Amino acid sequence: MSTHQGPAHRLPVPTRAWRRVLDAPVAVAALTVALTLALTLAKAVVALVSTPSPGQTSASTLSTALSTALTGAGASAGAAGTVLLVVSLLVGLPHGAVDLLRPEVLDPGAPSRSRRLVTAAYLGCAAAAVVCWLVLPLPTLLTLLALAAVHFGAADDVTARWRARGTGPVHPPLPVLRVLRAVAAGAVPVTVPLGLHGAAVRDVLDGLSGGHAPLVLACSRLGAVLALAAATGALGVALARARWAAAAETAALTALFVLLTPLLAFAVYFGLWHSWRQVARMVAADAVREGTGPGRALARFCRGAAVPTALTVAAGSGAVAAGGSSVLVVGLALVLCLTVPHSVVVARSDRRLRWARGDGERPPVSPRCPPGAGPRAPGSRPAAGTAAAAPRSGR
Ligand SMILES: CC1=C(/C=C/C(C)=C/C=C/C(C)=C/C=O)C(C)(C)CCC1
Repeated sequence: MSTHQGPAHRLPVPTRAWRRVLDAPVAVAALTVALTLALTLAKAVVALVSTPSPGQTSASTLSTALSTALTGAGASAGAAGTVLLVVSLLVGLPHGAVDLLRPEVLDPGAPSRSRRLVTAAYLGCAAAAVVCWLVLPLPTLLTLLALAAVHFGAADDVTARWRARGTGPVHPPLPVLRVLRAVAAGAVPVTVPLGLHGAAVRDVLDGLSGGHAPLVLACSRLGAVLALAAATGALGVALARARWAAAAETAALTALFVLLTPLLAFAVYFGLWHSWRQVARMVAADAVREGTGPGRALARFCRGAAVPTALTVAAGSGAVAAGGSSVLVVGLALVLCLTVPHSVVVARSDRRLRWARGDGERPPVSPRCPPGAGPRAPGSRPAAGTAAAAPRSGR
């Protein structure tokens, strides 16, 4: 997209604190599922006590109420769900809003002509997607959903590779687990909410596909079968090889999308899983580049993201205030169109990602980097081409 890209960026060896940050989404997803199920159970009990139905046992009434909640629209968290939605948006919006401010996307020293070119290319990509959507809504929607799955899977794969370089037990790489995890991590968030609970958002899908919701639902159901097969495979391999973190991650992600309403599950995932981890990666890379601590890097990131996020929130609130049932349709369509340039810049910067060497890694044989040399201190400049080591483990 540009000839003036920023320098290769480096992620530090993740400390225990960074590993906790990367694992937090798994705990949040598990907690959301547990609390939502508890709420659903409580509602079913209240309904049972207040309106006992003749001829039915308490157990069968309870199981009917629960299975209706879970197999139909999915379990909902009520008012707590609204709070989660707002929090998720506030964490989720900045991760894309800062794309054009990132030094790994555009070198801060690039001439203003290059900056204008990159901005035009970025917005042009999104505009081209909008035009495609207006002309061919169904194929565009299906293509963008597939692109979203690739973007999500690739993002979690980079996170897993970074996390695996941290302190802790050194596992031999497991390519099978890596592939199954990446497929599940990408496909579950897109196909499962639509394939299992798509009827709950049928109107939205009709709006997005130009009236072809049944076809989108059929494709999603097929995708969901493949996604759940990959998730089951990943879980099985992870458990068999005692990769507990990988097992917990796949189980929490799958439970989130299988059990909850599509919008609640997606909001939690988008803000507090996908965006959270991406922001963590950006802040960690900034801390290395600037030679500061993560706290300062985060504060700087928040300052940079404040204006673009505020503008997005203002535009969104304006659209909601203007009313109309199409707000969600237009909002989702815009997010998916912006996914085109967003996933391109993220994929390009991930390709130029350099890892600090982790403990337990075999030292390079190069005379320029003698065996035993530890990871560089945060902020020190990497010698060109010396830091790109292969991932150490498949977790
Ligand atoms: C269509 C649709 C959904 C999927 C949206 C997707 C898949 C959005 C992807 C966003 C991306 C990739 C953002 C990038 O950072 C929901 C919310 C499940 C349910 C309502 C209809």
